[in-house]
This record gives sequence, C-alpha cells and structure tokens, in this order.
Amino acid sequence: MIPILTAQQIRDADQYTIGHEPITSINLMERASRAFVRKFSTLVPGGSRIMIFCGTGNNGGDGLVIARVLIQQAHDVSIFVVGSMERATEDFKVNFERLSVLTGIHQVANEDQIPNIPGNAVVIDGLFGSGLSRPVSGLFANVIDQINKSGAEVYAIDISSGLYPDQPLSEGAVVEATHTISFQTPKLIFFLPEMRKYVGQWHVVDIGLDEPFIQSCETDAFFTQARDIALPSRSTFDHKGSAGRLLLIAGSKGKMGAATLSARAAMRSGCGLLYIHTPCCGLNILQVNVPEAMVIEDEHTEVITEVMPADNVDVLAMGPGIGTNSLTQKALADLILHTSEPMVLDADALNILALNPELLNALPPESILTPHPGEFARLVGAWRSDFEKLEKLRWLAKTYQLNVVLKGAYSAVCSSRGYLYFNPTGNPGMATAGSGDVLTGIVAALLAQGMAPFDALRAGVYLHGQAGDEAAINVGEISLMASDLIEYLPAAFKKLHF
Ligand SMILES: NC(=O)C1=CN([C@@H]2O[C@H](COP(=O)(O)OP(=O)(O)OC[C@H]3O[C@@H](n4cnc5c(N)ncnc54)[C@H](O)[C@@H]3O)[C@@H](O)[C@H]2O)[C@@H](O)CC1
Ligand SMILES: Nc1ncnc2c1ncn2[C@@H]1O[C@H](COP(=O)(O)OP(=O)(O)O)[C@@H](O)[C@H]1O
Ligand SMILES: [K+]
Repeated sequence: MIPILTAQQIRDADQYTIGHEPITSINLMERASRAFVRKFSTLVPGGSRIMIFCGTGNNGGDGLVIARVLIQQAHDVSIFVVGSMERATEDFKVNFERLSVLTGIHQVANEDQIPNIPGNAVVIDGLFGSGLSRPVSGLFANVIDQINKSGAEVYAIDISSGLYPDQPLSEGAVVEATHTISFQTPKLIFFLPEMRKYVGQWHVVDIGLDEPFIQSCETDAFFTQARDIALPSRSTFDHKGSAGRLLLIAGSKGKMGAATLSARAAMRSGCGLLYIHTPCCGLNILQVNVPEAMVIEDEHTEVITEVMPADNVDVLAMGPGIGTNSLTQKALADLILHTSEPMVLDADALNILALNPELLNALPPESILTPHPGEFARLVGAWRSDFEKLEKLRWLAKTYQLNVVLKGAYSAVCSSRGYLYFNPTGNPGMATAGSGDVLTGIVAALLAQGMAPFDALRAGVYLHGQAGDEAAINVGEISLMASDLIEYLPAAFKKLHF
C-alpha cells in the first residue's frame, strides 16, 4: 500500500532523501522534472504550443527545468514567471540562469503583463506546489483566472496551484487542471469528488524519494495496491462444508434480482455452501437462477419476517433487496441481538439501521457495512465537505468497531481502528443498478472462507472493481451491467493469483 502523506511529511521525505541518498536538492529537482516530462510526453501530442507559468518557489523551479528539457526536445515553449524574483528559492535561481542561456523568459509583474492564453495551447502550471501557505489572491489569482478561462488543457506540476495536498479547499483562486502529474505519492485530495474539478486526471511519477522513509511515515490513510490483497486458498482435503458456509438473507417481492446478483457473486467468489433466506415469492426465482444455492422460505410471501442464526453457517449477510417493512425491521433487530460473529450488512439493512440507530451498538464487533453515499448519509447525517465525510466514516467505524466501505470512485475502506484505504480499481461503468449487490456477495463469501473481516472487505472491494475493469474492457463502460461483474469475477481472481 502507498501511504498518503501530509504536506509536512512530503517535505520531510524530500529532505531525508537529500540527506541520505545523498542527492543535492538541485539534482532532485532535475530528477523530478524529468520524470514529469516523461509522463507529459505520453499525454500531449508533439507540435503543441506549450505555455509554462512559474511562481518563484520550488514548484516554479520545476517549471523552469521542465521548460529547458522540453526546449531541448524541440518543443514550442514560452515561459512566464509570476511574482517577485526577490523571494525566489536558491534552486529556482540556478534554474533561471540555466534556462536564460537557452531562451527568453517573460516576467509577469502586473496585470498588463498576463499573456493571452489561446484555447489550443497546453498550459503547465508551476505557480505553487505543496508549499502553498495561504489562499491565492492578487496577481496570482488573476493569472489563475486567465488560465481557467482559456479553455486550454492544463497540466499541474505536483498539485494544482491553490490546492493544499491534505486540507479542504481554501478561499482563494485554484487552477482547474485537466491533468495533474504528481511526485512520488498520491495526495489525499485526489480521492475526493469535490476536488475533481481542480485535480483532473491524476498520475503519479516516481522521483526516487527514499522508500523506507515513506513507508515509515505515520499516517491513517493509504492507497491500496494489488500486492496488499490476500485471497482465500483451498487445500487438498477441503470440501464444500469447509470452504465457507454463508447464509444470505435477501430479497422481497419485486427485488429478487438483488438477491440473485448477491448469491451468484458469492458462488463465483468461492463460497462452499450457500443458503438463501427469502420470502416465498422468491423460491422459484432463486432455484432457477442460482441452482447452486439452497433456498429457505420465510413464512411471509413478500417480505422477510423472521430469521434465526443457524449453527450450520459461518457467516450471515443481510440486506440486498429486503425493503424496510416493519416486519423486516424486527427480523433484522432479532438477528443482530442473537448474533455474535461479524456479519455483513448492506442496502436496506443499512436503511433499517438508520431507522433504528440503537441497533448499531448491538452489532457484533468487526461486522462489515457497505453503504453508498445515500445510505451513509442516512446513517451519519449530511456533511459539508468531503473531509467531513471522511471524518464521519472514521467516527462510525471506530465508535461501533466496524469495518465500513463508503462506495464510489476510489471506494474508501475504513478499518475499525479508523485507518482508511482508498481502492484503486473500478470505473464509472459500475454506476449501474445492482453493482452494490454483487459486492455484498463477494465480501460475504470471502468472510465465510475465513478471511479476517477487514481483509475480506478490502479484498472484496478490490476484486469487485477489478471485475468492473475487466468487464469495461470487454463490453465498454456504457453497456456494463451488474451481471457482467459476476461474469468477469473469474478474470479478476486470476489476475490476483500471480
Ligand atoms: N527539494 C525539494 O524540496 C523538491 C521540491 N519539489 C517541488 O517543490 C514544490 C514545493 O516547493 P516550495 O516548498 O518552494 O513551495 P511552492 O513552490 O509551492 O511555493 C512556496 C512559495 O510561495 C509562497 N506562497 C505560498 N502561498 C502563497 C500565496 N497564496 N500567495 C503568494 N505566495 C505564496 C511561499 O511563501 C513560498 O515562497 C513541490 O510541490 C514540488 O513541485 C520538487 O522539485 C522535488 C524536490
Ligand atoms: N464512478 C465510479 N467509479 C468506480 N466505481 C463506481 C463508480 N460508481 C459506482 N461504482 C461502484 O459500483 C457500486 C455501486 O453500488 P451501489 O450504489 O450500492 O449500487 P446498487 O445499490 O444499485 O447495487 C459500488 O461498489 C461503487 O463503488
Ligand atoms: K502547481
């Protein structure tokens, strides 16, 4: 996993690398900027008119190196330095000298000197990086305004000028980048929907900062990598009873599809034995669509009214398609009160928890909740910013000792100790009815196979997204539907078995 660092930790990692590699700061700037250019060159067509805007800090210093390298590669580049040269860092000054030998550098010291930016230009934003210390105003804000109004493609160096790597949006001007080419590790803000407008599509390039130092930084947020994902394994004498026995409590009249999707995803995720508790109306539907499962009928025709924990199962999962009928609310409450092992709750089971918040206290510790933002808001109330949303996620997980995934792009998986893991897989094609039901089945099956609850959740979210990515390659994001996720689960599992 990649630790997500604060602005201060990023500075510390720079300094540690400079001291211990050792490398001079000017050479580190050169290395970082060359890494930027390598990525930039894969994204921008040759022959583009490139306009680079530099502040006089080290982010601007990067901009000057990038300009030099691009000029040496025969690109059409104009350079604009904004602000006072008196405040320039040493490394900025050295690179200013190196660049002046090659080309003219425009100084922007007042509004009249702000250039016109054609819509077909490519802008590189080197005004401010992780050293931003206050909201951007004055001349810098005017330059940013021109950049944003121009309609040009904008490539931010490290981070869009005006953004803090680890703090909410400031009051001042912020560059709206189409791409961010960031150094070494992704920043927290890259994972927040409200920041997308400023961050654009982001890329991380390796600039050779000290890896053991980065891994040793204390943080409570990480970006999951494939190598973090453990999978259950089978051994020679395994039988269906030892490979995970799951009781899935799902469905109501008109929502048997949710139960079907969860059940099929569970079977495709290695569940040894699957029982489905469902209202009578679901019997035939499930027997036909999931012949591998055994179906237990509720007494009620249309909704679930009574489920008792059974001795012969390892894990209970409840929620997909159950509705919030008062009889079902009572059934869930009874089930929670009679269960001591971690269980999986999704969809309407979460809505029932929101209606009966006292049940949260009764949930078996380490249980798993899988809300989408709507369900999450019902559980914890509305939030004013994505930072507050993440605080609420940590609060919910820690207060009730739960593992919770807040679903969406970069789904945030939170452990009961409040550690956040952003998920790298998945795509907008998965924004389609039933995707969440598939996730429930995957996670419950992994838990039933003996994985620790947090590991099962993080792995399930990763595999679900990977199945979505495999499906998108084959059917496209638009045509992708939830059943495709189940079809491409085998490919997702195979990809992880390296
Ligand atoms: N050796 C290093 O430390 C490396 C740094 N790198 C680059 O350096 C950047 C960080 O550089 P710096 O720490 O110099 O900081 P920045 O270049 O982000 O800017 C800091 C300067 O801007 C001023 N400033 C901050 N907010 C302002 C505002 N709102 N209005 C006007 N002035 C403002 C500060 O007083 C300071 O002079 C990184 O983002 C990265 O691009 C890379 O070259 C990699 C190596
Ligand atoms: N834009 C997106 N990028 C990546 N994953 C997404 C995106 N939109 C939705 N998903 C994933 O699809 C699933 C949708 O779940 P949910 O909203 O519960 O669907 P449903 O209730 O229809 O089953 C979640 O796992 C979510 O992470
Ligand atoms: K920048």
